[in-house]
Amino acid sequence: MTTTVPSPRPYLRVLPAPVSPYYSPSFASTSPQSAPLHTATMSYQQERFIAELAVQRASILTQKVFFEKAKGTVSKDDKSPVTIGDFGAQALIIQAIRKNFPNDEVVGEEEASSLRQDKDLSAEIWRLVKDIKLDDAESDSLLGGPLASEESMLDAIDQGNSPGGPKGRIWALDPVDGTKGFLRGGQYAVCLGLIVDGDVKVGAIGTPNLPIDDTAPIDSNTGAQQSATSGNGVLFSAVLGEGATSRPLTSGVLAPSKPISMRPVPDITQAVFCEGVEAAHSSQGDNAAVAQRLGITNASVRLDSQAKYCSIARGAGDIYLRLPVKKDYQEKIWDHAAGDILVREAGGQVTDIYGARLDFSKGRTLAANKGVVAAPKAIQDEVIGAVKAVLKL
Ligand SMILES: Nc1ncnc2c1ncn2[C@@H]1O[C@H](COP(=O)(O)O)[C@@H](O)[C@H]1OP(=O)(O)O
Ligand SMILES: [Mg+2]
Repeated sequence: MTTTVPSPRPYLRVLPAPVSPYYSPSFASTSPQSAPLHTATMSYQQERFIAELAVQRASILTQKVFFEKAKGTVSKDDKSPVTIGDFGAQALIIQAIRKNFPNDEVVGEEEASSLRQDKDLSAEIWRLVKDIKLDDAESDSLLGGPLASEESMLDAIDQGNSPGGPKGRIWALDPVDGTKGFLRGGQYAVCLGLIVDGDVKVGAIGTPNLPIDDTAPIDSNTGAQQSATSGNGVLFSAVLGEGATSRPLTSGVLAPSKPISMRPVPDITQAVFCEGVEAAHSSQGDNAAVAQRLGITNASVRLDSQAKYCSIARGAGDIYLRLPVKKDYQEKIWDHAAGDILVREAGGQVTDIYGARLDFSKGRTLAANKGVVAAPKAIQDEVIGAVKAVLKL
C-alpha cells in the first residue's frame, strides 16, 4: 500500500485493532477539511473510508426497513418498503459524498421527481431518514450529521443524476441492490463505487444478510434466517492496487477489517458457481450449460444482488455467471462497479461474455458489454471458453 500519506489523516477512525491493512493510529485527527487527501495521494484511502462509513450508515436504515416493513412482504404494496429503503439510503449516501467530495458527481439509481409528487411517501421517508445516525458522533459528523430537512433530503436524492461518462470522479450508487431479495427476506446489498476517468478505483458494499464469517459456507437460503438481533452483516471494500477487505457491519465506528481473497480452484469441476435468483436477470439455463461444460457438478448458489460478487471475493464461492436473457439489456453501472473492484482486488477477473473488461466509461450503463463472468484469474479464460461455446460466440 501507499505509504506517502501526509499526517494528519482524520478519516481512518476504526475500532482499534492491528488487522486492517490500511489502519494506522497516526491517521487520527480532528477535521475532515484539514487534509484533502485525494489530492495528496492517489491511494483513495479517504474515499474508501467515507464510502465504508456511508454504506454502513445507510445499512442501518435498510435494516430497519427490512425488519419492520419488508421481510417476507407479499402484499400488493410490495413496492413501498423497497421505495422507502431505496430513497432513504440514496439520500444518506449522497449527503456523505457531498460533504466530503463536493465536486464529485453521483450516478444513483433513484431520482426524486416521483417522490416530490407523493407528499405522504416523502414525509414517511423523511420521518425515517431524520433519525438515522451512526452511534459514534464523530463518525456521524464526518458524514455530515443529520440531513437538515425533507427538502434537503429530496435535493440529495436528485444529485444522483449524473450522466456518467469517461472523465472525472463519478460515484455509482445502488442504495438497495437486489430489491427482490430485500422483499423475499434474502440477500440485498448497499453498493457504492468510485469511478475516476472511467476506471473503478474504490468500492464499498454492505450486505446486511451475509454471515460475518468469511469461511461460512453459503447456499441459496443464506440470509433467510436473519433476525433484527442476529448480528450478521458484512461491510466489504476495496481500493485499486490495495486489496479487498471484509469487516462486520456495525452501527457506529468501523469494525476492524480483514483482507479477503478468492480461493484457488485446482480442480474446476469442484468449483461453486453463483447466479441470480431472478430468471429474468440472467439465463439460468445457459449458466447451467456452462457449468456442465466445465464439468461442475455442484448445484448453483442463487443469491440476489452484488452479494454474489462479495461471496466469490471471500472464497465462499468461485464463479459468478450472469449470462444475458435479453439481447438488448444494458447492465447498469451501479449494479457492478463496487463488485467489479472487489473481485479484481481479491484476485479475480470480471469480464463480459466475450472476455472483455467491464467498461464503466460509457455513461449510466455498461453499453459496451453484455453479461458478466467473474472468476479467479487462473480459470477465467477457461470459463470464458465455455461461455463462448455455449452461447456460440
Ligand atoms: N433483463 C435484465 N438483465 C439483467 N439484469 C437486470 C435485468 N432487469 C433488471 N436487472 C437488474 O438486475 C439487478 C439485480 O440483479 P440480481 O438478479 O443479480 O439480484 C437489479 O438492479 C435490476 O435492475 P432494476 O433494479 O433496474 O430492475
Ligand atoms: Mg441493483
